[in-house]
Amino acid sequence: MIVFEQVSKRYPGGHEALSEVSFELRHGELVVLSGHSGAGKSTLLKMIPVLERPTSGRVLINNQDVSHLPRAGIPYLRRSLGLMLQDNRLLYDRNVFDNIVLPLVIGGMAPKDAARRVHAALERVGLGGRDQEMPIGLSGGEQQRVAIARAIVKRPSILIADEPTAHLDAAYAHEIAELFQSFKSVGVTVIVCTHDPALFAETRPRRLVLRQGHLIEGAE
Ligand SMILES: Nc1ncnc2c1ncn2[C@@H]1O[C@H](COP(=O)(O)OP(=O)(O)OP(=O)(O)O)[C@@H](O)[C@H]1O
Repeated sequence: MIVFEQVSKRYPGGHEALSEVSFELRHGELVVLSGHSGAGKSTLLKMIPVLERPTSGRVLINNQDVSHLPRAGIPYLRRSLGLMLQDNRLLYDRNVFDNIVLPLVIGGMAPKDAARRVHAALERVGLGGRDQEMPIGLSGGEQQRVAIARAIVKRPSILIADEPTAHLDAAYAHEIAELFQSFKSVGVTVIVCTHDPALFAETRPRRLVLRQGHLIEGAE
């Protein structure tokens, strides 16, 4: 379902951020991506929603080569992806409901259906009934749950999260890790990038480890 075939990425003027990375992820797999700072983790994740394209090699999502996807096809691809990337912050001048409903409104869903989906997503992350609160009044862990609800509200088949437990204390980080592990049982393919892979160890996820742009563990 997600295939990287000898993917390399060289940023303009920079060194190679990814070097011939190849792996294959199956439907419903939970994958934990780790590696030192600058190893290429974010670059790898960004290839999936085509926020970056490979310099060489191919990325296939559900048999479609997205590395050469025309710009017009990108919004359609992203509809099937749940994204929690480092710069996707919550909107602090909007309440929890508005933050989560946004991707559905953009997708043109009827308000009544969208509201039902938002409430279901909030229940899923343990924040049922908190939809009218403002993000600033929530704890760091709760805010992260709102971000997860926003990522899953479209019912994506693939969920990608870049450091979802960063800046959380140990108890909150553990709760968030448990939540990600629970998505496995509903058939969502989850790729989590983390500095702390031990947090996700409970369900023995597949591990991918990058070192200086090379995949040193988890290719198969
Ligand atoms: N837009 C860019 N332009 C130029 N170089 C970049 C760009 N983005 C990343 N890089 C470089 O590519 C390499 C890999 O960066 P990347 O952000 O993918 O690593 P990372 O493993 O996610 O790091 P961190 O854990 O610190 O977030 C680094 O040397 C980084 O400086």
